[in-house]
Amino acid sequence: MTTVLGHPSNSQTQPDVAANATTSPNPVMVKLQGVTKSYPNGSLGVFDLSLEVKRGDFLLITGPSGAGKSTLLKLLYGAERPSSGEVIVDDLNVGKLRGDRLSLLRRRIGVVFQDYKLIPTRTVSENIAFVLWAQGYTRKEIQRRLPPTLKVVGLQHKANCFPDELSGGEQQRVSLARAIVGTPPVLLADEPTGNLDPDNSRQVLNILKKLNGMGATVIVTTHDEQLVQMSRQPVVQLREGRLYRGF
Ligand SMILES: Nc1ncnc2c1ncn2[C@@H]1O[C@H](COP(=O)(O)OP(=O)(O)OP(=O)(O)O)[C@@H](O)[C@H]1O
Repeated sequence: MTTVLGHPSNSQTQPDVAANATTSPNPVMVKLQGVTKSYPNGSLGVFDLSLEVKRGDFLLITGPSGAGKSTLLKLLYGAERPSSGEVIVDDLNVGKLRGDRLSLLRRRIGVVFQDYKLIPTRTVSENIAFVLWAQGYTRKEIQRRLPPTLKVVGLQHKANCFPDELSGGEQQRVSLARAIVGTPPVLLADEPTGNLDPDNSRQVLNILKKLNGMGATVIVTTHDEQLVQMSRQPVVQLREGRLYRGF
C-alpha cells in the first residue's frame, strides 16, 4: 500500500529554525518502498511498508504498543537498516549510507524521544549547544542560534537550569530545542507527549506545528488519541507492522 499525503500550505517562513527546509526540488521528503524490518530474534518490526511524505507535511503515526512505530522512525534516521525495501530521506537511500554519509544525513534530521535523553550534568543551554558543538559549529554560531531556539520552545528563562530543575514538559521542550537548533529540514518525534499531561502535550504539539509552519517536515508517533484529535493533521495507523490510512 502506498499512502501519499497532501501538502498543506506552509507559506509563512521565519528565519533560522528549519532554514534548511527547501534545498531540493524533489517534493517528496520521505519515501519508503516495500520496507520490511525483521530483527535478528525473528520479531517483525514493519512489513512491506510503503509511504510517501512530502516536504513540509505533518504526519502522525499512531498504533498500539509493538505496532512498529519506533522501528519506522529508526529506519528513517538510520538507527536500523531495512531487511528489504528502500528508505529514502531527502533523496538519500538511508539503508545504504555508512559512516560520514550517514552522519551527514543525521544532521538533517532532528529526533525527539519520549524520555528526553538530556545530559543531567549540563544546563539547558549546554544540552542544546552540545549538538552544534559536536557538529563543529563555531562558538559564535552556537551563541547566535541559542536565543531564537530557546524562544521557540519558550525556555529563555530556564537557560541556566539543569534538567532535574525542570518539569517533564520543560524537559521535553529542551529536547525539542536540541532537535531543531541545527535547523534540520526533517523532524521526527517518537511519542513526544508520552510522559506529559494534556496541557504540556498541547504545548509540545503547538511547537511541532510552529516548526512545521516554518517549513520542517514533521513526523510524530503517538498513542495519544487526544493529541491526534487536537492536531487536525493527517494520520496513518500501524498495526502489527502494517500501515493503514487513518483509522
Ligand atoms: N531491537 C529489537 N530487537 C528485537 N525486536 C525488536 C527490537 N525493537 C523492536 N522489536 C520488536 O519489533 C516490534 C515493533 O516494535 P516497536 O518498538 O517498533 O513498536 P512501537 O509501536 O514503537 O511500540 P511502543 O509504542 O510500545 O513503543 C515489536 O514486536 C518489538 O518487540
